[in-house]
Amino acid sequence: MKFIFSYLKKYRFMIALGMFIKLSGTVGELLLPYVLEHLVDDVAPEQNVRLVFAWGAVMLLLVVFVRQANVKANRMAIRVAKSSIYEIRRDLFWKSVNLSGEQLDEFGLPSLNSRMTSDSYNLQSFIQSSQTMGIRAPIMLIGGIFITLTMDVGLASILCIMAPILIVAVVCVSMKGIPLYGRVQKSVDDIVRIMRENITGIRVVKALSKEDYEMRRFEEANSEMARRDIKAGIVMALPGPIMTFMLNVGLTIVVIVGAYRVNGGVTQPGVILAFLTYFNMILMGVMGLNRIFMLMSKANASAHRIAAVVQTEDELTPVPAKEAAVTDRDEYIIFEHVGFSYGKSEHSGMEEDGITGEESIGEKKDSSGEERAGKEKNDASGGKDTSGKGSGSSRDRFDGLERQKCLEDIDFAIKRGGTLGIIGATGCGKTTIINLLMRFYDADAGNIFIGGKDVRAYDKDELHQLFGVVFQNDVIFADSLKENISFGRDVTGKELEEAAEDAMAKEFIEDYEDTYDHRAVVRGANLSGGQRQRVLIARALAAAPQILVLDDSSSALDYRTDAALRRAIREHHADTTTIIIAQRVSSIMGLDDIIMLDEGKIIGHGTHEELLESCAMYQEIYRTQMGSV
Ligand SMILES: Nc1ncnc2c1ncn2[C@@H]1O[C@H](COP(=O)(O)OP(=O)(O)OP(=O)(O)O)[C@@H](O)[C@H]1O
Repeated sequence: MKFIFSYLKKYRFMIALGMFIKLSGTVGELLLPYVLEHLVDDVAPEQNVRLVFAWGAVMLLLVVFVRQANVKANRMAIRVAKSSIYEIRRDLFWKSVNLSGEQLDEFGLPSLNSRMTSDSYNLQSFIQSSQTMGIRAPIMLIGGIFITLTMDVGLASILCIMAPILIVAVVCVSMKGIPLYGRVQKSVDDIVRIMRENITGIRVVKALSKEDYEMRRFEEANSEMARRDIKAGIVMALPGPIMTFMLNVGLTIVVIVGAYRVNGGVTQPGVILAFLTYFNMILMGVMGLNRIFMLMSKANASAHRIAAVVQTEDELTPVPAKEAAVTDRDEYIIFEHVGFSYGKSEHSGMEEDGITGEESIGEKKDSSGEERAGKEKNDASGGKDTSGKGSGSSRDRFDGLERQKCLEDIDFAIKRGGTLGIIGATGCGKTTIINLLMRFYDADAGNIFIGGKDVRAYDKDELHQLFGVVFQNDVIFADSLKENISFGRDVTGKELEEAAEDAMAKEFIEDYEDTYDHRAVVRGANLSGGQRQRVLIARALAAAPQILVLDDSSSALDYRTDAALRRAIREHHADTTTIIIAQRVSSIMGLDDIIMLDEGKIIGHGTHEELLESCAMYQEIYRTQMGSV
């Protein structure tokens, strides 16, 4: 709750004013039955029509005042709720895009998704209702009891006995419901994750006829969510019928006892009339409190989840100059005995989610093993091999067991304007080298330098501006090709066309009637794989980067286009330091330097010719792909 209040602080005057207006409206509402009672018992018997009209007018004014006050207060509450939730969402989004790879792995993308949507909605509902119902309900309850006590202590004692019973019942039930909503939110994460995987991977699901399998997977998550939701719903639905029952019992008692008292001349009929209305009001007050409790329990769970992200400390802030490593070497990019393994973060999202034990570990396994958000940062469709060795080993690490080293003693350097090829089997750590170079993660051992400066000493934006990158299955946005290539940067029309030309994209783009204004649909589904890759390469080249990284990004290009692309990069981007990760030897054999990776280690390093001499695995790949040595 502290987290929510920190966002509400700046609206405190508006909240105070809104609450005051609400309070006035509620007091006016409470006075209505009182005036009615006075009208029936005191004014009407005098048979003075003018007086009756005058009190009628008072009632009418009161009604109008109550209505206006409620509308005004509700509007103010909505404004506060919308503005504060806007800020919470903005901070959440900003923090999410600035999380380190390690932190992204911890939270998982589906969970960030639902924190952004359903969790912030829960907060909004609570902020809004607490300023309206949160005032109205207790005032109705306490004011109702107070006024009835002043009218007829005997009858009011019926309310006084029933109200505490009601409150205790409601509070007990609500307390039971609070933890249940944390679990419901966790289930929402799972549903979002499976939906997301299926929507992004719909083609592979169809191609492999895995609809039934995916349906079963979804059904499992869906029924788990339904089970938790029903459980929470059943618990939280109890107060309603209990209260209706109490209302009816209470009303009956008031009418019976009241009838005796009127007969005995102890009380007047107007009092009974007013009592029936107050009884309803008191009940509404209790119901309102119950609803506030429910919203509060949901908001509490959601606030924890959002705060866990927003208050996460920035991991990848620049290190002070005196802590940064130094080098006197003059190569542009230097990896010095670098070692790294994933999943070492001490921060745990589990506690914040309020989930412990077996279940949380299982869920954590899922989100780390299957989702691997750090990877998705680059690879939004999750197109990597997540089966087998990869996901299995990452699970071990996330369970806190011994972690498998992902990169070990990586040592190489590239001159400014030089070119490096990286080749190796799936999952051997090629992309991880880039993740470290761009400081999505910090290396566990060794140092990485760009331009003689420790990458950890760079400001994040300053560092990333050096790069033009295409990751595997990078995202094409639902926007024009022009926007997809320029990507919010200051790129002139000429630069745009040159980038498209070098990326071999110009030809097919200019075939469209609307050329660069042609719109790509979500994830570029109206482009072929090769066209998508060319647009992405054009995006990487458009800002004339100092370092160009192509991570398996020409795999969908035919050999001729791939060769033409490399020629264009060589001729038009001679000053750009280029790293090409590829599975095809032909994509890297012309580069200055090549490293052959195997299980996170460099097992061969040199030019194509040198590797053919010295590295058996490279020879074998070459032979398999090209047919001879
Ligand atoms: N975010 C992550 N969390 C945990 N483990 C990860 C993560 N990203 C990658 N890994 C694991 O680290 C290892 C190296 O992954 P990496 O993506 O660097 O391989 P790669 O050589 O680029 O593979 P590919 O050629 O398939 O793209 C794999 O075992 C992979 O499962």
